[in-house]
Amino acid sequence: MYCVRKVTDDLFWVGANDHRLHLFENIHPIPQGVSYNAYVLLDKATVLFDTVDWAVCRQFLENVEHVLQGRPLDYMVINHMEPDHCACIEEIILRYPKVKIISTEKSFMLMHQFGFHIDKQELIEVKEGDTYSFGGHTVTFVEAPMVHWPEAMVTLDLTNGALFSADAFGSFIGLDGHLFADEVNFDRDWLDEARRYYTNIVGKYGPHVQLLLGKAATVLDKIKFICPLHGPVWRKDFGYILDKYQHWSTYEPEEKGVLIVYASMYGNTEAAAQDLAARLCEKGITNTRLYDVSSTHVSELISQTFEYSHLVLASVTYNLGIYPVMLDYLEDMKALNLQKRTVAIIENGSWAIKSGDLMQKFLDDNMKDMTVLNERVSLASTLPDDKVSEMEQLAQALADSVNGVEK
Ligand SMILES: Cc1cc2nc3c(=O)[nH]c(=O)nc-3n(C[C@H](O)[C@H](O)[C@H](O)COP(=O)(O)O)c2cc1C
Repeated sequence: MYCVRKVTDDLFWVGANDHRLHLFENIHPIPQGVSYNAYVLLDKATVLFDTVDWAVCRQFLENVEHVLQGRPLDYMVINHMEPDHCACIEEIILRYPKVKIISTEKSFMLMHQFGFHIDKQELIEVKEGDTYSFGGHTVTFVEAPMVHWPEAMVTLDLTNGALFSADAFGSFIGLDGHLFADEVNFDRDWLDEARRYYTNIVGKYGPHVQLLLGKAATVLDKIKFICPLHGPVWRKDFGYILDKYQHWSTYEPEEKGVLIVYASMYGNTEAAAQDLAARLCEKGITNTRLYDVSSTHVSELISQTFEYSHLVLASVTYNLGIYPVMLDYLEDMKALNLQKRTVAIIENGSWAIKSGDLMQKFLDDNMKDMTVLNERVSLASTLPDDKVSEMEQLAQALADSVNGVEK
């Protein structure tokens, strides 16, 4: 049975939702599912913008067939060649053998690499600024390298203002009947998952996203719909989501607040983290979050690290090193290019306390514009009464920094 939504009179969402996939990219948990979006334009010619993941291929094919109402499919525009969006290219070719494929040079190269049989099709290679008319609608193509693969482009329909934005402006969570961002409470129910999607999937490529945002800014008045490959379509409040993208892609925090992440085996470092959290609240810094690195998925920690201005790393020493799960988190931060945060360190150990120096070195050696506060707290096994003044100094330094108090 088909399940489609209208974007405009002649543009249809033909995507599908996946609630069975446990791990996106086989790494990020998606407890609320994900949508794979594709769109069909009914012009003088018929046009499909991208396909979907193999898991939802059948639903997608039924949707396309329904929207076409017996018409042939003339064109398939592939904005992004990642398999979660293009797995069904060959299924489309089988059903619509005359379909012409429009994409970038790199994208065609990847289609061959992935073993897709496209050589019998007419392949139309496009590059930045090219335009193409499907009858009433003229589209222009904008290269978007590394958002989030090198071959990516976005397509702007100059006639109806639909921007097919590939992975940009995407989000986790199944659409489940909704199509537009204004049909859900995005800020309450979707923002955290949109951030978790962006920061973990595209986060590394902030400068490339900035380039694309720069290009979008020059045609902003022409954009009426943002149609991403995951998550809802935007038709209003562009400023809201653009502001989020501006923060995320420049690594500027969205919020002044403190994220406390601790690594603890027997509970003493955890107790110190709790002690600090309470002291911060006593000082009026209530925008705080506290997580156990061992029981929080790193994609969630990354997302919140992009969100908050201040970060506390509290770790035990483990075989003369940083606790392995904490080290994984740090490595992820590095890989995703996170920068511009103020960090406080709490270390713990029982005979050779190393984790503080090692975390500081990691930040100094690998990450940009990270300010580490001098007020480190070093614990030997527990937080004893005579360390309370050091915790208090650390809390005060953090509070002053959050409040922008000059020293
Ligand atoms: C496998 C293992 C390796 C450890 N390696 C070190 C170490 O190299 N140096 C050290 O000072 N303590 C080491 N410790 C001890 C813990 O870091 C220390 O007891 C710490 O205070 C525990 O804090 P917690 O109560 O928050 O777990 C190790 C503990 C374990 C289980």
